[in-house]
Amino acid sequence: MSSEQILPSVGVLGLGMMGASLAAALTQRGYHVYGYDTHQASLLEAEQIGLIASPLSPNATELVSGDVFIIAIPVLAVANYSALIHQLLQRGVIVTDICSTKGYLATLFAGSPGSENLVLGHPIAGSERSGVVNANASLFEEQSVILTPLEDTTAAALTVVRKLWHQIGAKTAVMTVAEHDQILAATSHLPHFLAFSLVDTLAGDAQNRKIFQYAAGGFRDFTRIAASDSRMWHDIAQTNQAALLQALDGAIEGFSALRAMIAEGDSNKLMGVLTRSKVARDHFGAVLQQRSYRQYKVDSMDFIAKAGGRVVGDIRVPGDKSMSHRSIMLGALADGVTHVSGFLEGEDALATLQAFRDMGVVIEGPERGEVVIHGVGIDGLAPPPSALYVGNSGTTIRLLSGLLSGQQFSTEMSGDSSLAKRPMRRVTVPLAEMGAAISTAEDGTPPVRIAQAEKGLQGIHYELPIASAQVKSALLLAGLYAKGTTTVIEPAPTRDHTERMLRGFGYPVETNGDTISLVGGGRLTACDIDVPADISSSAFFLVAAAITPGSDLWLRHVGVNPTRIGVINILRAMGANISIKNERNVGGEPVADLHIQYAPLKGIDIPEDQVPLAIDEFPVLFVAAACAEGKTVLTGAEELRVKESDRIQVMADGLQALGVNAVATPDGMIIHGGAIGGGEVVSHDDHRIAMAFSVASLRANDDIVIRDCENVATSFPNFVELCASVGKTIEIEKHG
Ligand SMILES: O=C(O)C1=C[C@@H](OP(=O)(O)O)[C@@H](O)[C@H](O)C1
Ligand SMILES: C=C(OP(=O)(O)O)C(=O)O
Repeated sequence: MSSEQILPSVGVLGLGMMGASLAAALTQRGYHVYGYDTHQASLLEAEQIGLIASPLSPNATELVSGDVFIIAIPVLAVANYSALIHQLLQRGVIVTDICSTKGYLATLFAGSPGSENLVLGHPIAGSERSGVVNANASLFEEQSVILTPLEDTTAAALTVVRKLWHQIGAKTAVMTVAEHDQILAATSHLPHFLAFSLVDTLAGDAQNRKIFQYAAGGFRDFTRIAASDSRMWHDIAQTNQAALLQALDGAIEGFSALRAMIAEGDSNKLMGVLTRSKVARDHFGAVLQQRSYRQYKVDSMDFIAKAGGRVVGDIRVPGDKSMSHRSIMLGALADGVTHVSGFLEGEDALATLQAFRDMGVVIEGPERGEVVIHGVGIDGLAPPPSALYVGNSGTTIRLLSGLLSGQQFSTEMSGDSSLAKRPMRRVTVPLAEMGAAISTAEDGTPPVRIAQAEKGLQGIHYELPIASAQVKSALLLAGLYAKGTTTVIEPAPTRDHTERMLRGFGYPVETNGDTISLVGGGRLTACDIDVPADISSSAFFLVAAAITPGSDLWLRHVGVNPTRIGVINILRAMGANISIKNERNVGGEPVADLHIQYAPLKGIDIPEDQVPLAIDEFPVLFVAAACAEGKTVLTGAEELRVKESDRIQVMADGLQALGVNAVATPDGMIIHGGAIGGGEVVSHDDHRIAMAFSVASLRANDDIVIRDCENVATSFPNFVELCASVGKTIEIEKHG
């Protein structure tokens, strides 16, 4: 390389499809590329169509220190060139490769003179096609390349190879040779050999003509890779033998188990394999496609809530989050099969669902809100293979803290950065009193670790220091496993879905004023659950209609449990025109249609007894207050400071940024209604903050940009679409 500004020259050894594609991409980016291939026609063709600048001489004398030599031939053939490669390394040429196994090359060259210039690599890209004719200059764009530097590889050499890949649009990651070979054996080598074997077996069948004639899309998809380059795959099998054998043994074990399930007609076990693998494929499919998935959060998303709009229509918001969580938990512990409809397919409820799948429960769906849970019985959960990841969901981690305290195995639960800050002692302290072996991080936050309770759990009589349905529910769920009676006394009524649903599953729960108790040791019987629309999600639309002149909206099949209707009570006290129609009882829960028409709002002092009944609705109620005439005062709501964000501070900051007179107090807020301006606010990864400011834009005089809105999917996956359907526009801006 003659000067730092000038790109290094590159020599490519092997002009098969992969080498030729790489040569083409580098040539396009301005590299001077020399090529070499024993197959003269390929070399000529590559030169003629401009994939390479010229052929590389046998001793590669064109390449000088700092230039790059890329090995792109089947891995076992590399030994034929080892003299040349040793020479290049000693000359200071940086040598890299694109072979699929790394261990073999590492043994050939590690520790030899010049090996500090060796940067082994492997692009996770390819095609079943071969040869120069199939060269594709964009093959590596957006693809990952694994680099496996050796112990003595210099940082400078690594940087040169990294840059080279980045310049042709690929992303690089670094791992050890052993790690690479192990991972690739499972994710790449095994599926290829399964495809080779399947096609070979079927082709050898006497009926092969018919079989291939009627082979459908599934066969095509599964066997596409069986047409891959034979020499290359031969070499992979020889050079990654141990890891490949391990992967094959795992697969053979899986086949044998599956064979037994089919032979025995074990429908439950079979459904377990099918549902678990579907979920895993969907999950990893999202990762593979670089889409956002909570556990592997790659995309962040901003909302641009356009100023103005209106709210007219007739809609049903997604299912109640609290009930969706509980339907999975109790369905899993029940004897028999529970059918759930109206299930919320939001990230939080899905985290609960996944946790139970991880503990061996067979769960079909969700499919358009339908879930079928094959209950394992109160004592049928199995230890999960690893720590449970519960994302953003406080309800999951707290309720499961209780439920898992009663199991005969250890578990650990952790979540995202928001959940990692939330207080857990409120559940772990009383659970420890019941005998649970439960612990948290030093500051009382997740991860929560639970070991088997040595002497089992003992019922307690516990006065809740805070009004919290999550704490109450955690204790009741632990109480199912406790000796004797577990009694919880509430300082104020909180949502009672756990009690109602337990009764629906045939488990006696006694409620006497503020005192709730149950006796451990009973069993649950499967039942059908119809989850109504979530009043907490409806709240965004109730406020939207309440603050926008001309609006007229129906919200259908909403859960109107008296412990949840604080938002209706508060809005009505502010002057909102809300009617509750068609009240009915659905599986022990009151349900109704809500009709709301615009009416001017006035500020009020929010009665403290309404706080637990509207605990999740305050972000959007603050928006209602900002649009009301006069002053609204909230007190007694310090709990808001420990939700997905500090909802008092975050809302006060956001409202102030939009020009609203909002002052945070230790336990609430004072808001003077007035004009709302446009501007930028931050959701702090809190779904309800993001949606509340989206609603505020209906009355804003300019657009509101809301940062970090990806967590809206935790409770309300189709929020933006439903807004659009009633006349409120929100644009989405994604960031990688
Ligand atoms: O039990 C439940 O399903 C919930 C209880 C409430 O939490 P707290 O118990 O912490 O008040 C609520 O904020 C949360 O969204 C759901
Ligand atoms: C507080 C909430 O949920 P969780 O505690 O389950 O995270 C909420 O949905 O507003």
